[in-house]
Amino acid sequence: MISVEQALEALLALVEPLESENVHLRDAAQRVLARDVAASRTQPPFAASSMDGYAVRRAEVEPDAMFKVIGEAAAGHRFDGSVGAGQAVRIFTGAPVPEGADFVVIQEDTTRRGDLITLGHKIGDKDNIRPAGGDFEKGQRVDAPLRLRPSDIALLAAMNIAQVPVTRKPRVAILATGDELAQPGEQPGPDQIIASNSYGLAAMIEGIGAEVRLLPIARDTESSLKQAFTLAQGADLIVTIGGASVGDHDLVAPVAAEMGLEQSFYKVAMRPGKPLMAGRLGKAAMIGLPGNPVSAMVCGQVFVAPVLRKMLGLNENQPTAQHAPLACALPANGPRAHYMRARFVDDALCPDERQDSSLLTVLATADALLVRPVSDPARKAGDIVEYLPL
Ligand SMILES: Nc1nc2c(c(=O)[nH]1)N[C@H]1C(S)=C(S)[C@@H](COP(=O)(O)OP(=O)(O)OC[C@H]3O[C@@H](n4cnc5c(N)ncnc54)[C@H](O)[C@@H]3O)O[C@H]1N2
Ligand code: MOO
Repeated sequence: MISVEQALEALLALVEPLESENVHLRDAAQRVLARDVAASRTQPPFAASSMDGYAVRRAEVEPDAMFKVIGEAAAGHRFDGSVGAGQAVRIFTGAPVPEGADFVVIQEDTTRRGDLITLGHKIGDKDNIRPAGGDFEKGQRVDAPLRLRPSDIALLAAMNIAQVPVTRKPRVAILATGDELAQPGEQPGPDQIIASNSYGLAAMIEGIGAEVRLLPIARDTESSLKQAFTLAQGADLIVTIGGASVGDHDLVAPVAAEMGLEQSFYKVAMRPGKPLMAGRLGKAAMIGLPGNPVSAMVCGQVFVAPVLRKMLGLNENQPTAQHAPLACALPANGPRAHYMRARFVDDALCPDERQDSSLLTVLATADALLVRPVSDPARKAGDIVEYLPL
């Protein structure tokens, strides 16, 4: 059995970053910027007023000074003339500051009678002008790779980048296997359960930014599995669920081998998730997840997610471990890394007493996977441990 780290390395070696495509800004949220882009304009493109008021010459600003209002500048409509001595231009937020003016007195500090304004007594030093290029200059770059958040989308829009180069979404086919599985919403037979893993994994995988094709459930026969694998054609990554262990009905490995799987590894020293399998099947990478629901979801987070992040061109494709104190003592760990479902009690992590890999209620109410390395010695409350947030 190989270690989690070796498995992750072998998995990452199976895939490369995908090519890029251009999408409209409206479709770019949460996509990964594939190459650096440069602002195609300066923002603001002109010195702009940040307040509603009067544009004047700073040198003339003093208590009780009077100015003649000679025109108006509004957002989108500049004043074409120039502001001379004793003159003011009525100005609104976002309007270009007219030539000659270098100060905006806010309207609350003025009194207006006809064309004349008189300043009040307490005019501060603040000029209320946003300089041209104060936000960004033409040519300023946004560096790739970058997962585009709403604030990035706003910035790209302001830079007038309407078409955004993003990494193509990985196409992932999810293939659940087992005679015992029925789809959510169906009436399961007496010996059946609902296929939960495919739905949890699809949500996880789509959340990372891939496109998911949920294949029909393959039954525990070679022909059904082969047919399902055929339906996975065109996928960049095939994720199978179940049928990975050593039972008579665990057919994923032999059928995949028959279909040309170049196996990279089988079995990882971890709990849950031991019977993990990976390799290349034609043009696709394949990850065979164990069927137990918690095992499938934990392996999704520990292995599938980093693989997808690499395909998306992201640099930080390893899971980022965090640290917290333990809330209780733990016995020494054995020869497999243990990803324990745990909850925060105040700021300390407390693993659930029930760690069976079938318990979705425990996973769903957990805050973190507490990671116990291979042969980790016994720990006492307060010891600092590693965890992956859920
Ligand atoms: N003799 C041994 N038996 C088992 C071993 C072993 O080493 N020796 N390993 C155990 C471990 S650990 C795991 S994990 C499971 C993995 O088995 P498979 O990957 O072959 O999964 P299945 O047998 O198909 O299913 C296991 C369990 O999960 C349920 N399941 C399967 N698919 C789904 C799904 N899509 N949604 C919800 N639940 C699913 C299935 O009904 C089973 O209850 O093997 C142990 N056995
Ligand atoms: O590895 Mo199994 O995933 O322990 O239940």
